[in-house]
Amino acid sequence: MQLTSLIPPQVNLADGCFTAPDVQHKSTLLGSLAGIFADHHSWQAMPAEFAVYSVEMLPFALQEGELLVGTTHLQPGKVGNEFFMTRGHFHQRREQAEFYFGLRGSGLLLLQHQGGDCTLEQVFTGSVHHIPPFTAHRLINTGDHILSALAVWSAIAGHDYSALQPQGFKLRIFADGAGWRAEAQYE
Ligand SMILES: O=P(O)(O)OC[C@H]1O[C@H](O)[C@H](O)[C@@H](O)[C@@H]1O
Repeated sequence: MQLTSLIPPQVNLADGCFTAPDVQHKSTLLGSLAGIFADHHSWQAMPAEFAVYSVEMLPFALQEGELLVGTTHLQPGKVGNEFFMTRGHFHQRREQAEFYFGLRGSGLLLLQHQGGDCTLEQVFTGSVHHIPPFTAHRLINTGDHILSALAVWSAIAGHDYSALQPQGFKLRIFADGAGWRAEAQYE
């Protein structure tokens, strides 16, 4: 019997870019993030077509037991004084956890637990983040360079963007000198 070996998909751990036949790409444009940033006027004055972040992922079936892997690339920048961030979400299947791995850039992972408690974790090259069950999550780029984080999550997790509406996440992250400060929006 002749044994052969396959070349698997590859991910460049320096930037999170995948090399594989059917990598899926999705960009999120500034114009689609209505109501996400605090400063509505600044948001409106910015180019709606600007891609704030993009996600690339390997194509796996959305079935029970399967895992997904992908990278989020979040641009540096601000709307008013508030750093660029992902929309953020709970999983539709709340009990499903997720892992993030910081690859490049620097930022924060905002975790908001179902009871309302919030945690901020620093994201940097090599950081490992466990997103527990029942926890909404959002990436925030507080640096000057692109922030890329690899994620591994359950294919059946799904996204629930509406659960935090109309209030949104409790914490907002604003520029403060050369750093950042968190502001609570509600109790
Ligand atoms: O879905 P968003 O909140 O816009 O975040 C963008 C992406 O972030 C991570 O990579 C998640 O694993 C993806 O499932 C998610 O789509």
